[in-house]
Amino acid sequence: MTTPLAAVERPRLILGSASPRRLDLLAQIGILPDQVRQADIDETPLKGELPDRYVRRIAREKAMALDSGMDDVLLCADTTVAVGRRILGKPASRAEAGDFMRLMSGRRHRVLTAVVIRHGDKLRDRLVETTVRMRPITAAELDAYLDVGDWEGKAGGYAIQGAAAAFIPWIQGSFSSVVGLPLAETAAMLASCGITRKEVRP
Ligand SMILES: Cc1cn([C@H]2C[C@H](O)[C@@H](COP(=O)(O)OP(=O)(O)OP(=O)(O)O)O2)c(=O)[nH]c1=O
Repeated sequence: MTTPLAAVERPRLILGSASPRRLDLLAQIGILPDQVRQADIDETPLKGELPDRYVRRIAREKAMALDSGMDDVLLCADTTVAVGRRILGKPASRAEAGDFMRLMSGRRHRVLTAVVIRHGDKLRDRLVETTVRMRPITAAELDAYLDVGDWEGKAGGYAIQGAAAAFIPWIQGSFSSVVGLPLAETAAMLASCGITRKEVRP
């Protein structure tokens, strides 16, 4: 005797992010959120706050700032660049982007992405760290790079998926995490909530 399989309702996925990169990255692994929303929070670091604690706090605050139903899965993330204990957020101006790039030129830095998933009253997070090496950048190269405008809205003032790739000979860790969402880790977290690839709602 065969038992008919009941249709299993998967939870609704809400991406709590205004970042087009995060939406593209999810699409790359075949996951399309049912809804995309933006969490508006103050991303100023606390006095003396270390980068790891900062990025986790901000990702959690994004998740707490958004409403979702008990059955919904809410996904938020935060990406930040750390040079030693210093946090490099999104530069406020071209001049600040230049300062950040000069600081990273010829040395290694860390890119930290915290992923948070809220499912009902459960909140889980995961911190992924990637080390990125930038070769020394000349003043002329920096000027030309800043003209491209890639620095806007990017942690540390650069996009590894854009023109800055010419300055990055080596990374250790997760490329997708540097772009904004560590895909292997995110896929595993979503799968544990019943969300897997190619589940598009009609
Ligand atoms: C280092 C680096 C960052 N980034 C981006 C990823 C993130 O979008 C951004 C860091 O800012 P975030 O505050 O993490 O994200 P966001 O403001 O773009 O979107 P939201 O808060 O709504 O989720 O920098 C790149 O695209 N490439 C890179 O190489």
